Amino acid sequence: MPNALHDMRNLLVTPPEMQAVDKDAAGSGIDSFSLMRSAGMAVSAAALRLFPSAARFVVFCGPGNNGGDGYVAAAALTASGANVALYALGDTGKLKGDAARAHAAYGREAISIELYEPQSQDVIIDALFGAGLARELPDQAQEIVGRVDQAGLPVVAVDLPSGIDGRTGEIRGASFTAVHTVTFMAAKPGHVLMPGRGRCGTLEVFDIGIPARLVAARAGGLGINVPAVWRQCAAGLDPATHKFKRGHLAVFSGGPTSTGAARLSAAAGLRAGAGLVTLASPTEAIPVNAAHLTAVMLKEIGNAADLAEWLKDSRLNAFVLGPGFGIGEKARDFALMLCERALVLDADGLTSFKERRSELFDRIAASGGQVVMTPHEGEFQRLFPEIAADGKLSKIEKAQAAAKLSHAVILSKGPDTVIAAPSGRAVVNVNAPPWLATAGSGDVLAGIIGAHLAQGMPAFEAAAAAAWRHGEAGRRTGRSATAEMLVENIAPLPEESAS
Ligand SMILES: NC(=O)C1=CN([C@@H]2O[C@H](COP(=O)(O)OP(=O)(O)OC[C@H]3O[C@@H](n4cnc5c(N)ncnc54)[C@H](OP(=O)(O)O)[C@@H]3O)[C@@H](O)[C@H]2O)[C@@H](O)CC1
Ligand SMILES: [K+]
Repeated sequence: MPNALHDMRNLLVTPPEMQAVDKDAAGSGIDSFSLMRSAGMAVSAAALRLFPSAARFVVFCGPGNNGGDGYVAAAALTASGANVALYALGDTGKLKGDAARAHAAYGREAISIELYEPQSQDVIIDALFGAGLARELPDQAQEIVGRVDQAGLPVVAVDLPSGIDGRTGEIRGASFTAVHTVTFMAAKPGHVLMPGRGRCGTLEVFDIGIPARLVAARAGGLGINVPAVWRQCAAGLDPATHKFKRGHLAVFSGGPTSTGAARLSAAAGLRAGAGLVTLASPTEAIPVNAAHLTAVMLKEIGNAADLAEWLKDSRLNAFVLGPGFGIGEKARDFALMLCERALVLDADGLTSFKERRSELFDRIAASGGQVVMTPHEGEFQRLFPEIAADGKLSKIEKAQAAAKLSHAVILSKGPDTVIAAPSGRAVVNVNAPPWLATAGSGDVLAGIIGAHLAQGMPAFEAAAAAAWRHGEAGRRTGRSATAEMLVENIAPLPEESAS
């Protein structure tokens, strides 16, 4: 695992991993109640920072340690002079361990939660459920969520907005929508996967004092897609080097009425740093492609024999196949010929293998090339129907399963794009603005990945870096983004100092 994932800011830790970290911390002599105290104090500090003149803080406390954090926060808010009301879900007499201790230390009345009546100036501290949410939010809690939503009150969530599954980001029946979430030691998948991410508000990862090495020891290779994940691989990409050292990317065009997608990929590939980019076009589409190209070169490739001849040029080192290409045998034949180099298989290139996927997966396994597949949700369902249908798996776990099965790096698209390698390593991309979902956006992404592969980046890093640069291009372009504008706004790879 690269060092980047040892940086706590980039790690994602699942709730079961975090439970194991807790146990390890206790085993190493760290007082668990002191951790709870740090957690609760951090929540109180965040609430006061965000709402310094709140008329009333309303703390909802659940039956486990998330509730325990709530009791600590309520005590700290009270000590600061704030007006606090505390409502408990369930029988406080049944609280155990640290949560019981925090409740006792609070020492004031806990009102039964069904009695909560929203007041217009309330600020909610949600400490009902965190990492331990094991099933659907109980009805009583769902009803409170409804009341808070209807009243439009701001919510500060402890660890996770109650109702969000920390492993998957799914909503278990209902959930609060927070303006701010304070989590501890490391973010969880539920903070970055949709729909959870959309309900966390700003995310604060607070260090409650568990040694980083204990967290890193239990973390399973999941991270947030930050430049540190792939920067070492990008460092050798010197823009001043000879063109061929920056690689030669080939993008395959569809027929005369569907050439635009491949040209977008090619333009993005050039902009993203490939030394040379050639559009490989069927004979019928040569005139229309020729009329639209300047820096991108054009090569007539009508059939598999043409391609075999062209592939004798070993400097051609990366390929994009799929955007606008057409579905069918030709796509399959071409893809199977390209697996042993570096290939981005996208769009029609993926759908072409719907009924014949094992041919592709076996070839990838046997060839040892660098293959990145970039399915959106529908394409993922077509190629991996049994994985897509498994409701127990998170989007990260689905991408990991697909990568393992296909032997390729999977870039599973969406507002929470996941990049997973066959080894199980995975990152979630978090910098994409919503307007990035514009027509042709995926073609641009495929071209950027192709450029990275052409420059010699390994498939995982090539895909992760591309998702990040694509997100940045979206941010730079702004809300009116079109695919052409995205290409123009692909920025150079970040310098060493960026995090
Ligand atoms: N190192 C750290 O990160 C630290 C973490 N800390 C904090 O601990 C929190 C995790 O605590 P936790 O494990 O006690 O889980 P939590 O979310 O309170 O829920 C468990 C309780 O809820 C119950 N229950 C579950 N689902 C239910 C449902 N649908 N409906 C009804 N009941 C349900 C479950 O009962 P059971 O399933 O056993 O029947 C159990 O009683 C974490 O989020 C963070 O805030 C800090 O204190 C300091 C260190
Ligand atoms: K919570």
